[in-house]
Amino acid sequence: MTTPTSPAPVAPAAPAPVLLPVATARQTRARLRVALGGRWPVLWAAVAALVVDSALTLVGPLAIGRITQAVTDRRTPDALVGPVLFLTAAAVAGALTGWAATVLLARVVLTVTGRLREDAVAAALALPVDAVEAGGSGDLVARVSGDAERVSEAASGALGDFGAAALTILAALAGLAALDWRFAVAGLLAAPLQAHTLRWYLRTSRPLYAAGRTAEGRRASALLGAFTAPATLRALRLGPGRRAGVADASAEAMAYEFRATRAATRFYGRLNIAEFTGLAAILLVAWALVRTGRADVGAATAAALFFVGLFDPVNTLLGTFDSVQQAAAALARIVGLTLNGPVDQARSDASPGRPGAGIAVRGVRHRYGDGPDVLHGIDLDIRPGQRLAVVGATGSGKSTLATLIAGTRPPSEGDVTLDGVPTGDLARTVTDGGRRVVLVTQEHHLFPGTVADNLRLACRDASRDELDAALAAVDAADWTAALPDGVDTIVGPGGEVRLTARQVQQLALARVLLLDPDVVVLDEATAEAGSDTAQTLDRAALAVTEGRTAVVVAHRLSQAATADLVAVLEDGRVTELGRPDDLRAADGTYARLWASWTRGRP
Ligand SMILES: Nc1ncnc2c1ncn2[C@@H]1O[C@H](COP(=O)(O)OP(=O)(O)OP(=O)(O)O)[C@@H](O)[C@H]1O
Repeated sequence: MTTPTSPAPVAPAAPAPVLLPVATARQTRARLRVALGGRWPVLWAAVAALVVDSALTLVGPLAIGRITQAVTDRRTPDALVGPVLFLTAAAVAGALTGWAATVLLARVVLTVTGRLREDAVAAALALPVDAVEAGGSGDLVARVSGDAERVSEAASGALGDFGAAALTILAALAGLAALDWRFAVAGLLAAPLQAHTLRWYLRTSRPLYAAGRTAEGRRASALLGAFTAPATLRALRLGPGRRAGVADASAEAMAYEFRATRAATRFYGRLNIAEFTGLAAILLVAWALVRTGRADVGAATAAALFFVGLFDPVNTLLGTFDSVQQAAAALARIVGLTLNGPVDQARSDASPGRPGAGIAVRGVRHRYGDGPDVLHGIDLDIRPGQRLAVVGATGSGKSTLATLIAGTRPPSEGDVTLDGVPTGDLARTVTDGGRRVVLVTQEHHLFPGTVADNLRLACRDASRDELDAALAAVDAADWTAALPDGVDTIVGPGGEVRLTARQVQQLALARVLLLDPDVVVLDEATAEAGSDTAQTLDRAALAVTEGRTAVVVAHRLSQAATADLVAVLEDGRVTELGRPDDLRAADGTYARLWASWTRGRP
């Protein structure tokens, strides 16, 4: 008897993410050329070594052919000395050229994959938050880990094998033709079959691999989504929905893997038929030529050995298409990241640093996804060195405006510029441009390591004095000095000391001082108004904004009182803009907010 059970409520699976862009073949090639940089001479040297190495593979069959002929002719053992010495010299030379090709190729490959990986990580870190939100962080992780790994592996293994195999095939065909053109023609009988098989395979497997990699990205996104906020998922019984989402994404990825494996099996089966056809043709031609005295047994032996020697390289060549294709698909996805990634350094160099750092917000509207506008046409000018406080009720759009000004999220419409350069471009600039505008939110993260390590993330070369000065400026000198090992105390995850939220926030602010940006956007509110913590953090925030252009989302009105300018945001619109004293004196929203804020406060 089956017991009826009440089904758990099934929540809808997470919506399918819009994946990050994938580069076209032309964009990928252009990126590879850039990554090769000054490595062309090394690459050509590696190719030359491979060519010599491949030519030397002809020596074996030729020498064995000569030995077979000498035995057939019943010559004295002295006749074997020449071919044997030849064979030995070729083996030594082949080992040397093979070694040189491997070393040279490794140098190029390591440089290029290293550069691509650095670019991918820099681009990933610089991606606008909405691109990551829309694409799902799983896709991003899959690209900078799995895809990057696939490219490295193929580059350091399959690519060299592929090149060596192609050259060996060319050398063997040339060797066959040199023995007798009819051998080459017989051997080439296998080529139409191989070409047809390869064309069929490429047509079948290329889209399979591309779609398979995309499906893997979706699976990674679904997995990450399933682990996000587990407490909420459990409390609201949303687990089954997420599980179903993961199962669907996994089934899709697995279906592609099965189809790819089936295609590979059929591919190798057809190649065996091609090999049989070619070898049978060579043996028939050899028989006919030897019978009619147009070739001797030695040449026939060498021809058959040349052809048999082709099996491996042909299989390697066609087989490594697998890895090379997969790597190409992975590479296109990595390069795709950089399409949205760091911008041309020249553009940020065009803009001077302080003191001209003024922000212009023009006609800015914003909506999340397909949702309604949450900002409705904002225009603001923040002059160099000015401090603007943004106040407003919960949900009025303050944090959204802060991310748009900082450039971590592009506005749906309108522009935000710093000295004429879109702040989004500055945020994506790989080097110092990215430091011109810094956003401090309430999401602070302590990285594994010491207090000093956490600070030096902002400025790797900061001296101990500079660290101390930054800590003192945010009121953190006393407690850091009191830690068991001072700033050398390990505080990150698993560290010896647990820091309070206020202390973590102080470290984040000290990091901003070390970064020394032109513009600071502060959107942090983890302290209750009026508390000691709030006062400490207000002082620290003031120190960080000192002498810079600053936008402060004033979660506590005490943060607005010290600003040069206050913007009141209501339902995504700036309804008041002016000096705090003037707005307080006027009979508007800010005056009302201020009155209720100060009520009951000393
Ligand atoms: N990632 C997001 N996706 C969809 N809607 C969002 C997102 N972030 C904010 N919103 C919506 O945009 C509107 C403005 O939110 P925002 O966080 O900018 O307001 P806020 O004034 O900073 O609020 P708070 O003071 O509570 O932080 C709100 O309606 C909010 O629900």
